[in-house]
Amino acid sequence: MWRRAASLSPFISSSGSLIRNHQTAYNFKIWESFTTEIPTQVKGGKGPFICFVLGGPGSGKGTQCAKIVKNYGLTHLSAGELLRREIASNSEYGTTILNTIKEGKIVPSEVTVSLIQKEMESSDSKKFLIDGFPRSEENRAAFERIMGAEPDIVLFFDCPEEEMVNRVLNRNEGRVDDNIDTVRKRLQVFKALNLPVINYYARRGKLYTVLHTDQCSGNSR
Ligand SMILES: Nc1ncnc2c1ncn2[C@@H]1O[C@H](COP(=O)(O)OP(=O)(O)O)[C@@H](O)[C@H]1O
Ligand SMILES: O=c1ccn([C@@H]2O[C@H](COP(=O)(O)OP(=O)(O)O)[C@@H](O)[C@H]2O)c(=O)[nH]1
Ligand SMILES: [Mg+2]
Repeated sequence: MWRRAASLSPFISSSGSLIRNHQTAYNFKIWESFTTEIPTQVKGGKGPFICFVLGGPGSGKGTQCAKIVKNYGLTHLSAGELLRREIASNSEYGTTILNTIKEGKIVPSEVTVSLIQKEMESSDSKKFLIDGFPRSEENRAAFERIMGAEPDIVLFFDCPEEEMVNRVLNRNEGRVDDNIDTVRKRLQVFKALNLPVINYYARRGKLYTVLHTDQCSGNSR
């Protein structure tokens, strides 16, 4: 369960959550960014609005992205789904991607960025939720270099490790990486390589953290 904050109801709907901007706690301006007009105003008409969605395995990225799409109409691109689609299509990178995912490691940046780029460039959308990417500083730098763009905001689903493990092991989507050995490896990779990216965006004032219920103090507002 996520802690519910009344003013955020469209986003969280059936499960509560609490958003905290790392610079200004309880600053809910983020929601304005999801409305129809703001992204183009913010960007001055140049390039699409980009929101990266980060968090450990099972933290709820995909689940919450579906709600954001429903309520705010952004286009959801899950990097993991794009990679799994690539495996299923027997592409030249399929075997490498599959082995990397089984090991809980990170697929070479050029492969992932190229899949995201293809999706963005073939879409008419002006607002993208990029879920599960960038997973490393190297991923982040490759995206900036290849796409010539940075995210406008970054959401981070901060969830206790035990909860993430339980959720992944009960996900039942038949994924090759949803087993205890790979989940442990994914958590190590998350802490070693993804947390530095999250900290980078916190320093840039772009990070909005969604806390799990048990991490919230008594006052949820
Ligand atoms: N707030 C929540 N409380 C309990 N279970 C959840 C919650 N959010 C997601 N789940 C479940 O946890 C699992 C992992 O969620 P998912 O959205 O796929 O996470 P991620 O994309 O971060 O790996 C799914 O089975 C999902 O239904
Ligand atoms: O940008 C990405 C996104 C995903 N992955 C790989 O794909 C797996 C599954 O990613 P996904 O985001 O689907 O997992 P989730 O965190 O949602 O459980 C990861 O563990 C990585 O091995 C990757 O290498 N680069
Ligand atoms: Mg996911």
